[in-house]
Amino acid sequence: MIFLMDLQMMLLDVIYFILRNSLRVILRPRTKPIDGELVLITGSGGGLGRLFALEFTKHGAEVVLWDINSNSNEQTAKLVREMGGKAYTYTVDVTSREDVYRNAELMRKDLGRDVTILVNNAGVVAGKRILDCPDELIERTMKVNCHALFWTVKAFLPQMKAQNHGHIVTIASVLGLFSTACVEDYCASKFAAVGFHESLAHELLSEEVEGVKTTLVCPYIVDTGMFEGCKIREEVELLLPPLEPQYCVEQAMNAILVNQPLVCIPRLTYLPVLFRLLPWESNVTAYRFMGSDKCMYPFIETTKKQV
Ligand SMILES: NC(=O)C1=CN([C@@H]2O[C@H](COP(=O)(O)OP(=O)(O)OC[C@H]3O[C@@H](n4cnc5c(N)ncnc54)[C@H](OP(=O)(O)O)[C@@H]3O)[C@@H](O)[C@H]2O)C=CC1
Ligand SMILES: CC1=C(/C=C/C(C)=C/C=C/C(C)=C/C=O)C(C)(C)CCC1
Repeated sequence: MIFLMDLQMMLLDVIYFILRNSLRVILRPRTKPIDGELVLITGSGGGLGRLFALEFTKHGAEVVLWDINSNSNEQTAKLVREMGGKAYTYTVDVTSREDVYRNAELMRKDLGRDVTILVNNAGVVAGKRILDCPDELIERTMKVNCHALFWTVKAFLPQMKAQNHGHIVTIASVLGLFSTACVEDYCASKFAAVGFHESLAHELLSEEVEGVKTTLVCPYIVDTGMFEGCKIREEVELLLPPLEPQYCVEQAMNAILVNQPLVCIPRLTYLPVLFRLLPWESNVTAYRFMGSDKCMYPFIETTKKQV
């Protein structure tokens, strides 16, 4: 009897959330204020990381900028300060546990407060076919895109839980939800990032840590140069052009500010996630039609030329 009542409640809840989320596309829910929050962004010297720093600053938050590249990171801090914002830079290799923990402590001592929003954004890709790819490059991708998430979350989640206040944001990729050829290192690391993030979100919910929110961001190709050359069939590209970095970050910010658990940018990329339920061969045929099977070939050629 109790089982049947639980089942009925669960089904009603499922329907309620489907309706609520569909309505949210039209009627945007109220955004949360983040002025005064301390936001840590990894990979803040890069294309999306820098724009995240500027967007958080616009909303009145202070930013802690972590990047392996001091020059580009200082450049981001300069832009934040020119806007009247507060930025604190640290040169950190997020693949090194020791570096992450040491800099987390250093930052606590310097600022006397804790990070309340963590944006795990640093990311790399080898840009080589698996058999041409040195082992070290494959390991680097796994360490930056996946292992680093464990170290940063372990460094900052305890205080968020203690305060019952915080937000963990993972910048994954649509290539963490479906795959394509010649980016084995990247897809493996981003599928792992998605798995990590979702498991963490479930853990917080099952422990009823209501105050610590999570947002998983899965963008399609963004024009930052990271995937220079990546190309699908021209006719399909008209429907699905590479994203402007600013648009991508604004969409991600909208999701973060309403505590949305997952966002695929653009929305059209939710479709291939559903298609994964179809037979593998159907997907292969659709990939061939859309030129998605070989979309990384020109990207790999571009990377070859850069070396
Ligand atoms: N661009 C795209 O098409 C898409 C990107 N994404 C994801 O978005 C995120 C940002 O990408 P994007 O801005 O385009 O990339 P960028 O290469 O422009 O920026 C990445 C930044 O991370 C830094 N970084 C690399 N390794 C480390 C490390 N070990 N420790 C600390 N920082 C490091 C880079 O430094 P350095 O320059 O010195 O290497 C760079 O400043 C990534 O996670 C990426 O996977 C998702 C979907 C699409
Ligand atoms: C595979 C595939 C597609 C192409 C996807 C591409 C080209 C994704 C590139 C993503 C990148 C570069 C992400 C970086 O993190 C389509 C056309 C959506 C159709 C469905 C299957």
